[in-house]
Parts: sequence; structure tokens; C-alpha cells
Amino acid sequence: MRITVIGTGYVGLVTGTCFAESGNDVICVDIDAEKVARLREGISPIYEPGLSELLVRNIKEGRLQFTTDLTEGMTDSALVFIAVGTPQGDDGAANLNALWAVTDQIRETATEPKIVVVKSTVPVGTNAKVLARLNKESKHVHRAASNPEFLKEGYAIEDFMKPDRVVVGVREPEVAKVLEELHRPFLRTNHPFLSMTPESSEMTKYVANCMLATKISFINEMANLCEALQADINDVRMGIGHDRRIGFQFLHPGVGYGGSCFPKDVRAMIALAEQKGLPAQMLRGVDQINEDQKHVLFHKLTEIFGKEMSGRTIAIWGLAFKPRTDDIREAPSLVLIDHLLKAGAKVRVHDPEARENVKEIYGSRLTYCDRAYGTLEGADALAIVTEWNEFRNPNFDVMKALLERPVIVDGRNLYELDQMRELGFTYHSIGRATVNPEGVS
Ligand SMILES: NC(=O)c1ccc[n+]([C@@H]2O[C@H](COP(=O)([O-])OP(=O)(O)OC[C@H]3O[C@@H](n4cnc5c(N)ncnc54)[C@H](O)[C@@H]3O)[C@@H](O)[C@H]2O)c1
Ligand SMILES: O=c1ccn([C@@H]2O[C@H](COP(=O)(O)OP(=O)(O)O[C@H]3O[C@H](CO)[C@@H](O)[C@H](O)[C@H]3O)[C@@H](O)[C@H]2O)c(=O)[nH]1
Repeated sequence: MRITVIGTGYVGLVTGTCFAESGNDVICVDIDAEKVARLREGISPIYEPGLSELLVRNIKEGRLQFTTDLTEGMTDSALVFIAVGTPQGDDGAANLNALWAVTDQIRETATEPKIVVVKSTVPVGTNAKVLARLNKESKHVHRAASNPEFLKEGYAIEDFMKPDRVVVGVREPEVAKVLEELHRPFLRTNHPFLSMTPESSEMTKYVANCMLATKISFINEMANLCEALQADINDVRMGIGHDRRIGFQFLHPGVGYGGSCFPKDVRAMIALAEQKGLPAQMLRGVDQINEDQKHVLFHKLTEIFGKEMSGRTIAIWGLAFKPRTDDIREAPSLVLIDHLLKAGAKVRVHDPEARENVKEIYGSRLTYCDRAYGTLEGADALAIVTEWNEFRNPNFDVMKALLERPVIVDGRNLYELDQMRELGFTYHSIGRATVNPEGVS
């Protein structure tokens, strides 16, 4: 099947590459000429495990091409996927400017009828508007479908190739049939293909993200309560997770959710509710708890050092909003860095993949370290923001020797309290007792 994918961000690039990998003839279109030039050479603009290998192989085998020219990109394709960004607008609602620009361009350049599949996350009712706009004074009768994407950054290829489910929103059964055929290589027993109306499909995407975000804000609120009530959230997590109705997934307390999806999608859902005169009380709480949680590590540092931090040096491990990505959109690390700089602290940072992206924002105001241990040299404390695997089992003796003071504030609960106590660290984590052998000043 010949397929066009418009937008080569996380979703478009993974979609195009995976469809090429399953034997389709794919052409990806993007307005970013520099990105397209690099992609043509097989260079991925993002760090995503496994993507580069697939990219290079499929380009070499002639199944994957890149262009900035939509007319060229759409030639002979019956299926056109839209995967452009739908960022948060000033009012919290999704900004659909890129989607409308692409829809108009498809109408103006198509030389035959197309099935236009919206993969971007869009407000409920958008697909109907896309269809109306595509066919307004058009020479052809185009069809539209919704096919939301559920991949997670860091596991994007695996999630795309082995999805828990594929959801499509269609008006005509034939369109569902075409999409089912396209996805068949990725669907196995118990991994269903679910066909529904475009409205339900669009809503499914938001509800999934709102549910996951709610779980995270819920466990963060419980963690903060545990801390106040001298309970331990790790034990509580085990105690509830074994109840199969609750389970363990997405109930890790931390420094709040970041990334390009949960924050904006929760707010887009609140905006949708507002438009319908509904209060969305729970989602407002989810968003507010998350915003507050992003400040928690700084508050812990001020408990230790006081609010004035000039002369203090703080080391940070982890900048990306989660491990296995270089993405720093809405990353909790940025909130901590802003606080520390404002308080006059010197900040030394390390992340296996996201340093360059952070450097673009902060330039020479931070010290960027290639190695995790190097970050600790002369630091008064270490703050752990992202749970990269390499931080899970470090050499604590080396850490103690490098740190000016043996202080760790851990936003991901990576270490055992007993171990920290035995090693003589002052150790603050999320929703657990503070280990404070001597008190640090
Ligand atoms: N990032 C994720 O993990 C993820 C997962 C599921 C769904 N989504 C949703 O998918 C959509 C895309 O997200 P993303 O993270 O891939 O975005 P992104 O910002 O990484 O990429 C968007 C791409 O679209 C291109 N673009 C913008 N306007 C264009 C135009 N007129 N013509 C051609 N290309 C154009 C941009 O240059 C960019 O390369 C969003 O709606 C997002 O909510 C994202
Ligand atoms: O128990 C948990 C799980 C996650 N997080 C945080 O939540 C954020 C999002 O994590 P994750 O969901 O793994 O990453 P995303 O790549 O943002 O993926 C989410 O957003 C995508 C875009 O819509 C969806 O497609 C995915 O299904 C959905 O998981 C990160 O900051 C994590 O640190 C926690 O704090 N605790």
C-alpha cells in the first residue's frame, strides 16, 4: 500500500517508519526542510531507541522517502495520515493551526480522492470539521477517519508494532477495512482492532491520557499524605497494587508528569468541558496537583539548606521528562532548575540524552557534565529528577567522596532507606521517611 504521512515528529516519523517496515511504500512530508534533509540521510532528529536502525534500513530498501513537497508526497497515495503537532493554545485548548493548514493543502493539491486519517490528538468533533473542510468546493470526494496514537516516548517502536489495541473512528465500514488491513501485521490475539465513530475515537484518546494522568496525580497526593502521616508510599503501593482491581501500573509517585501529551491533553479536556458548560472538577485537580508536585524537590532542598542558596552547588541527575528520550517538553527538571537559579545556586547537570536540549534554553548558566559522577564534584546535594537505569545502582562510596555533603533528594524513590541510613546519607524521597543521620547545614 502507498501511504503518505504528514508531520515527521515523534508520531509521524514512527508511524511512517513502522508502516514501511511492514512492507508499505511510505512517503513522509514535513515543512521543516532541515529535518527532511537530515532524514533523507537517515539521521533521526529525535532520540528514540530502535528508530535509527529501522529508518536507515527502510530508506536503503526504498520503502521510506521524505519530502517537503506535499503534492509530490500525495501522488498515488490513497491513504494520507496527518501527524502534525496540536500544542496547547493560550486558552488551554488544543491549537489546531497546523492541522487546518494541512487539511487545506490536501484539498488544494489532491488529484484524486483520498482517505485522510487524523493521527494527531484532536478535540472531539475535529474529524467532522476536517471532513467538511476537505470537501468544501473540492473537485474530489474525500473521506476522513480518526486513528489516535497511543505510543509512549522511549518505547515508541515497540508500542507501535505491538499495540494493546488499535482504535479507529470511521463513518464508512470500507474505510475501517482498509485501516484494519494496514494494521494487521501489528495485531495479534487479544490485541483488538476497535472501530467506532470518529467522536468516540477522538474521545478515547483524551480519556486514556486523562485516566493515566489521574493515576499519577492520585498517587502523588497519597505520597504527600504518607509523608505527613509517617506512612511509606512504597509499602502502600505494594499493599494496593496486589489488588488486581488496582494493579501497579502508572502508580509510581514522583515529581509530576511532564512531556508533550499529559499536561496539554488534560488541559484540552478541561477546555472541552468548559465549552460545554461542564466543570471538569477532577481534571482541574489532576492538573493542579501535578503543577504543585513539580516544585517538591526544591521545597525539600529548602528544608535542608534554607531558601537562600547563593554559594550552594546542586547537582541534578536526569533532565528529560522521562528516561529513554531526549524530550524536555514540560519536564519537571526545568522547574527545579528555574528555582535553583533564582535562589542563587550553582547548578551542575547530567542526562544521558537531553543535555543539548537543555543547553539550548539555559546556555552558560548551567554546568553540563558528560558523566553522572562528574556532576557531583563539589556539590552540596544531588537531586534525582529522571530515573535513568544508570542511576539505579551507583557506587555510593564514589558519590560520597565527590559530594561536598552527603545529601540526596530523590524524586523517583530509587534507593532503599536502610541503605541510605547505613551509608550516612541525608536522603529525602517522595512519600517516605526522611533519612537524616546528622542533620546538614
Ligand atoms: N509525542 C508523543 O509521544 C505522542 C504520542 C501520541 C500522540 N501524540 C500526538 O500526535 C501529534 C504529533 O505529536 P508529535 O510529538 O509527533 O509532534 P512534533 O511536534 O514532534 O512533530 C510535529 C511535526 O509536524 C510538522 N509540521 C507542522 N506543520 C506542518 C505542515 N503544515 N506540514 C507538514 N508538516 C508540518 C513539524 O515540522 C514537526 O516535524 C500531537 O497531536 C500529539 O498530541 C504524540
Ligand atoms: O507511574 C508513573 C508513570 C509515569 N509518570 C510520568 O508521566 C509522564 C508521562 O510518561 P509516559 O506516559 O510513560 O510517557 P509519554 O511518552 O508522555 O506517553 C503518554 O502520552 C502519549 C501521548 O499522548 C500517549 O500516547 C501514551 O500512551 C502515554 O503513556 C512522565 O513524566 C513520567 O515520569 C509518573 O510520574 N509515574
